[in-house]
Amino acid sequence: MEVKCENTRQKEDGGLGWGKSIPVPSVQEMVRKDHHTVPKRYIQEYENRPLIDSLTPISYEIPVIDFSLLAKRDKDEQKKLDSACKEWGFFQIINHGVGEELIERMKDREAACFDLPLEVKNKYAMGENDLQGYGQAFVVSEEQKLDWADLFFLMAYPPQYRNFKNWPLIVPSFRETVEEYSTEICRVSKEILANLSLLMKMKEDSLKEMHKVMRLGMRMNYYPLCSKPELVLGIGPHSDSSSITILLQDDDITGLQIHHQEQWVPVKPLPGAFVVNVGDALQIWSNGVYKSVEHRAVTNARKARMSIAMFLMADDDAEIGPLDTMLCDNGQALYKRIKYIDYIRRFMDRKLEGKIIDSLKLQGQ
Ligand SMILES: O=C(O)CCC(=O)C(=O)O
Ligand SMILES: [Fe+2]
Repeated sequence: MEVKCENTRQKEDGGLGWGKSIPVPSVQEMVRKDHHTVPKRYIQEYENRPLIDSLTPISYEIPVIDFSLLAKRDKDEQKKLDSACKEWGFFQIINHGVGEELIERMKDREAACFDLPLEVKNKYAMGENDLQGYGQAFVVSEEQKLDWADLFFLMAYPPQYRNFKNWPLIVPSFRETVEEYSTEICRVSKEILANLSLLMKMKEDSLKEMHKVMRLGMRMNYYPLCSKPELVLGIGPHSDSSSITILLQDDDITGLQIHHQEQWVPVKPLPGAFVVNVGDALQIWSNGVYKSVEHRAVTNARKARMSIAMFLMADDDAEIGPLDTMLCDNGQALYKRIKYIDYIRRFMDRKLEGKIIDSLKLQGQ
């Protein structure tokens, strides 16, 4: 049975100019009406299906970093950060100072956004040529496989970048909560950038210089339960186009998996912690030393899962290219240089799949 639940689009946009995505049905609505059927467009090709029941060795756990020690520039903790970015591209941070109450409030407001009736959510749908608002991203053809998820993408920081036209302001205190939350994520991000700059043998504020406005794109993900989780993906394998991403996930459901040593390793939530990952821009600046690792999200048959990804993005005109301090011993750069805005456009205008960063590798690498 085909259930029709199209996201209607707003006509005017005044958008980011990053690209667009073909409108698709709301999965949440589809599942609300019929939670047994998994339409063909969502069924992954055999080789991409998640093997839900195949156990990955439990010994694989991503590193945990104590943020309060990084804030004191603790050398041992910096070393842990360095190897986490080299070997995993992912780590969790604890003692980050973001209040538990604020985190719970943010999760609760996210849930309230997705709880709105479809016709209300559609008032905030992505514009025809824009990626801000309610809908789905990276859908470029009617044939491609779709993610088992709905999302809101909003520019959350700095304040002048907020385009309230696409914000579900009907949700009480949503705006205030995002304002508070994004200010905190900005603080945490600055501290991580400072530590990374030192590790990359630069001045503490060197990476910050590429982020004059500390732009944060916020993607709220909603993965409805799925009666056949072994056939679908909540979000397909991809790396992030950000400098770093700070992810908040549900405490009680494992969904995120990262590609590590040829396996998909689940990231077990650590209550109160954030998952941080290296994005493509940092991989390029570090000349490939820090890894922007592919990750994906799987679904389950019991419960919907939510997450909030905050993407720290370089300034549009920032140069993304290997930094002088990170060149190979023979002075070699492994990637071409590109302006960040050109990278983002290249990234957004395609199916989210694998690592677009590879297209910037210099010949012979
Ligand atoms: O929901 C997750 O765990 C992953 C989300 C993600 O990778 C993204 O939004 O880029
Ligand atoms: Fe991601």
